[in-house]
Amino acid sequence: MNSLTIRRPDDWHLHLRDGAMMEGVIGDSARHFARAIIMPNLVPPVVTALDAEAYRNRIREAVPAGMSFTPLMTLYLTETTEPADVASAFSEGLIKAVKLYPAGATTNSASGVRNIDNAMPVLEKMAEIGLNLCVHGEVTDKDVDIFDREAVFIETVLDKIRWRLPELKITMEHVTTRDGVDYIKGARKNLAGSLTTHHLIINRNDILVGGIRPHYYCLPVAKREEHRKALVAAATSGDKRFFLGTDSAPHVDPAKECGCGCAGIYTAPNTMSCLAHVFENEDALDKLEAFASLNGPAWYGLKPNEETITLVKRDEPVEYPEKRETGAGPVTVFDPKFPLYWDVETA
Ligand SMILES: NC(=O)N[C@@H](CC(=O)O)C(=O)O
Ligand SMILES: [Zn+2]
Ligand SMILES: [Zn+2]
Repeated sequence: MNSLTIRRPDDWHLHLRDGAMMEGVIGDSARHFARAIIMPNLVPPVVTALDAEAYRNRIREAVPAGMSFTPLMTLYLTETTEPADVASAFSEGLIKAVKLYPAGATTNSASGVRNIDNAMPVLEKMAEIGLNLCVHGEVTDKDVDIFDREAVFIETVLDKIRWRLPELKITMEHVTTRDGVDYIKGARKNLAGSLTTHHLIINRNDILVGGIRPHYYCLPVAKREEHRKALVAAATSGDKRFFLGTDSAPHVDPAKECGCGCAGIYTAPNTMSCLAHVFENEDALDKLEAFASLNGPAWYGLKPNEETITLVKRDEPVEYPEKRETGAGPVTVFDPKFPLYWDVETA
């Protein structure tokens, strides 16, 4: 197969940042994706409905002329979030989800939740009104090894929340382990998982063998090869509970290439090419549309996009910029370490 037309994809986990960085990166998402769930971990975070509305307006203004792109907003859950504010933001159609960051788990998560009990009133309200909770699923205990933090979170936090609130719809974001995949598959209802582009491609060796590679460092950190394989199997299975959330997370190069580099991989420019490659390798190109364009909208109660995109397999590798130059500084684009032949055809 040398050409594949699918419904226009959406990105169910995206960091656009703000200001000059957003101006520099938003086109890379808007070029291929119709909609995206926008992560709220700005500094300061997007906590209230008012914050979300102002951020949504800034995003709309930053969309390059001639492109159409719909931001689906989220609120950053804190221990003082007001259930009523969340509920009205949802009923007005302003937000599609609330995001739980365990405090200290990842980039800009300092205002996140320390004790989940303090967030229960909000979670109860969300379960009642049918509002989705997106979860960064890692514990932060210093005693838990970083490679085990997702599995331990499932056992000690996520499973508890689900027992207490079986009606709460939860998206486990950026699943990185077989444990995560199995847990989602074993759930009878109200649980789905987003999978990133990079976790389908890299394992922990890619970060550490032959030298430390900061541009492959993200959270949750990539795991062993057996886990990557489980993620690929889930993504290419067609199972409706798994869908694309790129977690494209731009940071300027100096913030990653330093003594304490931050977490996040920038995959927006070449995600569709990478995915086509991965799905073709699994002989599963026929499942790409479900993963990138159908399962996500179904989970969020939205219609799939009417427009389509066409992926074309070129004879020569497709060129991508190594870096995206932004007003905030250069951002290195994800390097899958194999040539990409699949290209998104532009009209
Ligand atoms: N994934 C990452 O490594 N980083 C994200 C935060 C997140 O999604 O956890 C970021 O905001 O940079
Ligand atoms: Zn995260
Ligand atoms: Zn993220």
